[in-house]
Amino acid sequence: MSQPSLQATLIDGKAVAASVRAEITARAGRLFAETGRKPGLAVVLVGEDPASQVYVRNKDKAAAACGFHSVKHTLPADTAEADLLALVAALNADEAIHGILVQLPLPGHIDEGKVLRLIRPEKDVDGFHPVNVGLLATGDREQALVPCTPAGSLVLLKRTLDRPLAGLDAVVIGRSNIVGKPMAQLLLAESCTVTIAHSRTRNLPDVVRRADIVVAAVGRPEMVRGDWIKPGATVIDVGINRVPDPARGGDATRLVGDVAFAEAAAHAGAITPVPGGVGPMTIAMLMANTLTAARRLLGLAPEPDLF
Ligand SMILES: Nc1nc(=O)c2c([nH]1)NC[C@@H]1CN(c3ccc(C(=O)N[C@@H](CCC(=O)O)C(=O)O)cc3)C=[N+]21
Ligand SMILES: [Mg+2]
Repeated sequence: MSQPSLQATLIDGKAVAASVRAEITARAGRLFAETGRKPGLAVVLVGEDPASQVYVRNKDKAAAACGFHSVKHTLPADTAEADLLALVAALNADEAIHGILVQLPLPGHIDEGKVLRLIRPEKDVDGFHPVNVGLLATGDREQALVPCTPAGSLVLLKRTLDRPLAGLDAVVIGRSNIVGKPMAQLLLAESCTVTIAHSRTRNLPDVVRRADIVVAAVGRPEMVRGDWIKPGATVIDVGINRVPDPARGGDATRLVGDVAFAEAAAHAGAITPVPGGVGPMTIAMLMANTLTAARRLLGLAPEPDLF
């Protein structure tokens, strides 16, 4: 068999994210004109992990650029669980705050589930509260807040494929509560035939070879190889892995996804890059969820779906 010569279409997550943020900025402007209220987002970071600090700063910047009220709470790594719970309770009660995001992972001495379950579901812009997980699973997406990374991945898929997703074979690699499971639910709601693969899956390459849509969310650098990709498939790479870059020498690093990009691009019809793919969409969808939460909490009618 000859090598496919066509290179995949690059899915420009940065550009799509910018257009989503522009739409959210316009909607926030109309909300302010009509009610004098701004969507309010609170981001809570416990500890000093440098990567987490970068994401939290980016979220704060994006919120300000969208015309939101944005507050950032940075707590020391040894914060007592009770103090974090008290902060969440205060944010739950704060009328200026419509979205609460507690950056994960939390330090080991704090029970993550306990914190996530305390966030009011109506303010849970990560979509991690069991109420929102349940609403997504029962197909009540218009009442749920949907996790940002899967929601952003679906926007990219819908804008890339110019046909309905119904009936397509989708393989999600990874079964996390944050990405894999909600991604599978969203694809199922689009009537894809969904397979969730994971570390115990037998013959993963052959499972992936069946897929019209591949979503890689395992956190293992360049694990998905080019010859696993069915010719013409759409590949969404959720992985963000920092690896040494010996070519640049010293302590240099670079970001790679869970997909071996150059190899996969020789087979795929379309593929997201890392960086510049799913990452920027995660932040854009956080803004979308915060606006959605604000409108619901203020008793206003929903805006049309972004996707
Ligand atoms: N409660 C919670 N919610 C989250 O949504 C959450 C979290 N905790 N903990 C950490 C992860 C990670 N995350 C990213 C968001 C944006 C980029 C992003 O914008 N990445 C850029 C560049 C990143 C870079 O250069 O380092 C890109 O892919 O192009 C990446 C990662 C949200 N997370
Ligand atoms: Mg995962």
